[in-house]
Amino acid sequence: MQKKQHKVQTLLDAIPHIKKFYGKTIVIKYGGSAQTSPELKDKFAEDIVLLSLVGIKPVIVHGGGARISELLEKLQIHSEFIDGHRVTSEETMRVVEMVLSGEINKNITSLLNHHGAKAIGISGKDSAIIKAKPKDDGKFGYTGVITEVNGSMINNLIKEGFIPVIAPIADSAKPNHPGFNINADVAASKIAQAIGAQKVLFLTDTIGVLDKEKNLLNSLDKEDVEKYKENETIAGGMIPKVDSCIDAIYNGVNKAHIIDGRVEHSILLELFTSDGIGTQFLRKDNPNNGIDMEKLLNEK
Ligand SMILES: Nc1ncnc2c1ncn2[C@@H]1O[C@H](COP(=O)(O)OP(=O)(O)O)[C@@H](O)[C@H]1O
Ligand SMILES: CC(=O)N[C@@H](CCC(=O)OP(=O)(O)O)C(=O)O
Repeated sequence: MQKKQHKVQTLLDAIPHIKKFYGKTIVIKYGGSAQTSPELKDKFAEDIVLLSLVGIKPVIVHGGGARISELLEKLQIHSEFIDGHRVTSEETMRVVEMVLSGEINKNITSLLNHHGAKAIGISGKDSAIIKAKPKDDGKFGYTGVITEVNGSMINNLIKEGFIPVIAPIADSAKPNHPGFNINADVAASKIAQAIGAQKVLFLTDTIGVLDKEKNLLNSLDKEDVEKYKENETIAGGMIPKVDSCIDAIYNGVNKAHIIDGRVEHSILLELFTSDGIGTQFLRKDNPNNGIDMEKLLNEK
């Protein structure tokens, strides 16, 4: 009986949060390191379907870096990262495309559909929704920087009731070009900006951003991120993630969050509870956020 009452209370507590996000678009970056056990994948799919059912519009942007690295190793193709971005040779690009646009995109799309969603899997090459050019004048090979995202095309899919599942591969304007490999965090942020999303959530394999003593940092803005990057508290794969969060909140997205994808129902815990989980990124100077700083920092 007590357990039932607890469940009802949980539901009642969630209602104001559900109302707040009703009709809003939320971009969810599903990182490779959060795509682990079949059970967790099922929970992820259940959460996405639930969001759709209560009138929230999810867009999935996925990664798959670990799977790419695994396959490259099997094929004995050397690959390296600079500040969390892979350097992509032509050979590597073929593997990246196969893994991201092929295996992972289709697996996530069919997983969602088997759970009752109307998901459609695409990459940035489809209808050239993501365009890019070489990063740092070609220093990273076929790794690109995004020059344009066709937000209205994605919004049209959403209007038709689809959940877009997007692989972070970009189109090049040149014919017979293999396209560009884009870090999935960067792609998620740029897509969130282009479609006018309310939020972008990054699911990963840590509880959030940690300080040197491994304590969770609850709330970060630009200056904090610069400081933690400079003293190397934030390193490796966390660099593109925090940079993408800052880019998002300074370009129209209300808030960005880094949360633990290994925790069951982490998306719901973040969206539908007052405290949330993980690290949130918000502009302390954002005029849209009102002037009650205390409320601002505690509210999602
Ligand atoms: N300050 C930090 N806090 C948390 N994780 C960090 C930090 N600095 C570096 N990392 C590393 O970043 C990793 C997450 O990035 P990454 O492996 O690229 O994940 P994803 O596949 O989800 O994009 C963590 O597992 C951790 O090893
Ligand atoms: C340029 C670049 O770094 N591209 C990434 C794309 C996949 C990705 O970002 O996957 P995760 O989110 O799982 O790390 C890569 O090749 O690994």
